[in-house]
Amino acid sequence: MTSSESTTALSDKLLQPEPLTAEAFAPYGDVIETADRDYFLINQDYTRRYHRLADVDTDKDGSAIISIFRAQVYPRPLQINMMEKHPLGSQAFIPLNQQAFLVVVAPPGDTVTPHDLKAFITNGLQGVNYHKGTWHYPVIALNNDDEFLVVDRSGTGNNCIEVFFNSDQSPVLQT
Ligand SMILES: NC(=O)N[C@@H](O)C(=O)O
Ligand code: NI
Repeated sequence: MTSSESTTALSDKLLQPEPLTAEAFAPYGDVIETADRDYFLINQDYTRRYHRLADVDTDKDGSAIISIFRAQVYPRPLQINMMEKHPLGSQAFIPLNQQAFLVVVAPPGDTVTPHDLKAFITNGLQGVNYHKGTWHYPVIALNNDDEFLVVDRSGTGNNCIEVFFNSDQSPVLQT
């Protein structure tokens, strides 16, 4: 394969993140943020409550748990060679260090192909809540030792299904 063919092949499979917005992310889940969101005052008006920004779905036989993920930056270039979904519950990632991170998703469904993928970059103040069954790549930090508060499901049943792509079909995430 000549360099131009390899470049062409590679350019066919570049995944370019777009800025995360609630509207664009709606098919996949919720954006957890305060910007332009409704709130009401509590605690003698000393506190704003940005109420129910997202729901936690634990399906049946499940309960919501809170964890902290400390993530390292994946080597570059990052090929999105797999996707996972949690068919029994939602999964939320809320940044603890106000740093941007990357999100790769595809709509819920029985399976996923590289053509279904969509990439987003957060603004550092946004979290995401993947709805039950939304395909996603595991958390993609842009800074080593970045930390995320994670709200997801603990319970019976297999709550993590993975699909792997052929290497020549796996897009390269642009960062
Ligand atoms: N495995 C795990 O708990 N994390 C993944 O689900 C992820 O989306 O990062
Ligand atoms: Ni996950």
